[in-house]
This record gives sequence, C-alpha cells and structure tokens, in this order.
Amino acid sequence: MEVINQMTVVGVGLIGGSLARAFRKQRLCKTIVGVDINAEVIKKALQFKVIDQGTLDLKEGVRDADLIILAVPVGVIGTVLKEIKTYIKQSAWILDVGSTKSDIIKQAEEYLKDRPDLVFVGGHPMAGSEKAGVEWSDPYLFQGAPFILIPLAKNPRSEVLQLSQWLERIGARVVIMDHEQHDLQVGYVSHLPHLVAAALVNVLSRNFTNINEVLSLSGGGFKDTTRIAASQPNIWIDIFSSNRQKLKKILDHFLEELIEVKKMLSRDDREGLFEYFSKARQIRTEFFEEEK
Ligand SMILES: NC(=O)c1ccc[n+]([C@@H]2O[C@H](COP(=O)([O-])OP(=O)(O)OC[C@H]3O[C@@H](n4cnc5c(N)ncnc54)[C@H](O)[C@@H]3O)[C@@H](O)[C@H]2O)c1
Ligand SMILES: O=C(O)C(=O)C[C@]1(C(=O)O)C=C[C@@H](O)C=C1
Repeated sequence: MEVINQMTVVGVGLIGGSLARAFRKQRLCKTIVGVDINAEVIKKALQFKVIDQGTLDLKEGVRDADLIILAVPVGVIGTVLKEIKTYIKQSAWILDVGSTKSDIIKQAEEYLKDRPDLVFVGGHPMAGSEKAGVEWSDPYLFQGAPFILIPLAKNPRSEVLQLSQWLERIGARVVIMDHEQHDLQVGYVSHLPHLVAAALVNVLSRNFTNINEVLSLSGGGFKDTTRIAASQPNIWIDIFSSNRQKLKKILDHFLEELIEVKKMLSRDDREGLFEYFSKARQIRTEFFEEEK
C-alpha cells in the first residue's frame, strides 16, 4: 500500500485529530502537518503529538501535502478549498469530512475546474462524539464505522480505491454513494436524531421553571436519548443550514409520526400503540443484532 509522504489536516479538532492519530497508528504517512485558525489548538496538537508540525498559515501548511484532510465546520470547507487550490501540489488528494455533502460537492466541482489534476473526494465518517476539540481525538474512532465517500464524477475509480484502502486500514467500512442520497439518508439517521435530542431537552425548559428538579428524576432513557444534545452548536448550525431543504421534508415526515401517535392517544388505541412500538422494536433489534 502506498505510504503518504505528507498529510495535512486543516482543522485539528475531534475528527481532524482522530484521523491524524489513526493514520499515524497505521503508519500510513511519514509527516503530519496541522493547520488551524486557533493557535491554542496547534499548541495542544503538537503537545499531544497528534501532528509533527503546525501552522496558522493555510498556504504554508498545504503546499507540500500529498493528502489534505479538510476537517473544519461544513460552512467553511468550500472557503478553505477556494483559498488553497492554487497552492496545492500537482495530483494531490483532498478529502473533506463534512457532515453534509451536496453543497460541498458542488463547491468542489466549481472551484477545482482549473485543477483537473487534483483528486477531491467528499467524505463523511459516521463516527464522532458530542465532545469537540483535539483533546477528545481518538485513533480508534473510525473502527467499524461507516465512512461514506462521494467521488466527483470526473475522478478515476483507481484514485478513490487508494483512498478507500487507507480508510479501511484505519478500521472504517467504506460506503460509496451520491451526495443527494447521502444528504437524505444521513438526514434521517444523524441530523434528525440530533434535533430530536435537542427538542427533548428544550421541551423541559419551555414547560418547567424547576428544570433541575425534573432532570434529577431522569434515568438512563433520557440520558441515552439526549447525549448528543450536548454537542457544539456551531458545528450543527452549519449542518442544518446546509441540509435545510431535505431537513424540512424529513421534519414533515417526523411530525406526521407524532400526529399519528397523538391520534392513538386521543382514542386510547392500545392496539395501535402496540403495533407502533412493536414495529420499531423489530426493526431496531433485527438490524443492530444482525450487525454485531
Ligand atoms: N463531531 C462529529 O461527531 C463529527 C462526525 C463526522 C463529521 N464531522 C464533521 O467534521 C468537521 C469537524 O468537526 P469536529 O467535530 O472535528 O469539530 P471541532 O470543533 O472539534 O474541530 C474543528 C476545528 O476546525 C478549526 N477551524 C474552524 N474554522 C477553521 C478555518 N477556517 N481554518 C482552519 N481551522 C478552522 C477549529 O479551530 C477546530 O480546531 C465538521 O465539518 C463536522 O461536520 C463531525
Ligand atoms: O456519536 C455521536 O456523538 C455523533 O453524533 C456522531 C454522528 C452521528 O452518528 O450522528 C454525528 C454527526 C456526524 O456527522 C457523524 C456522526
């Protein structure tokens, strides 16, 4: 397998830091350079030996890279790409890890028109945490997790194959799909759950003044279903704004579910409720038990 001379991670946070550590652990690259807008982040990343060199200067950081990972918030991935494209080495690979893909793929197609030599692949690791920052990075984060890849139409399959092999080496399960399907399906299994978790918390604050008293009564159910409500809002604003057209439709479908349940409650439809919960139980247990 080809070893990367220099990998540059732009945005050395939870995901960027975890990818750097995972690639290092598997000896997939010789040198790792980190670029961030925050000097404290670079200092910490050097201290934890997540990166070998760090800089606040994008141009300097990407110039000699063979693989560039864009691990900044979704709303700035395109801006960074536009800024660096003229400095990138001939035939380098660029992988972004943003949680939405349609906007980013369209930006990459537009901005890289005059750099047909570059291999841009849209990526989305379906692994993460509610914690942010390099201090929470984990070299094993991607083990067993899906890593969605969205190649640009013009990319040769062999180039995507090389990237897939590196990602498989860090334990990920590569899934190749198109950006529209990605934003729809991931909208249901990641973005909607995030919103539901936040709503479960916020419904308390809207209806109680003694929230802490109510929270002190919660057991595992509330904690399990609301862990992700503790995530960084800045990351999620970008995700929701970027996927807003699909999310509006997904929300309509979700509201239909809630209205159905409300109707069952109004007519005390025990049979309907039994069917409803049984269906969910069956789908969830069959899938996740088979997955083990
Ligand atoms: N957190 C998750 O669970 C998760 C999972 C999969 C994908 N993602 C995606 O990964 C990306 C990074 O998320 P994260 O959770 O690692 O966030 P994070 O906050 O831990 O890290 C982001 C880093 O980017 C830096 N940054 C921000 N703007 C920058 C800029 N213009 N130039 C250089 N550095 C900049 C920040 O200082 C920070 O260090 C996002 O696009 C997110 O959607 C997140
Ligand atoms: O496990 C978590 O904490 C996550 O929220 C990770 C999670 C998700 O599964 O929805 C969140 C956003 C990412 O884009 C990918 C993965």
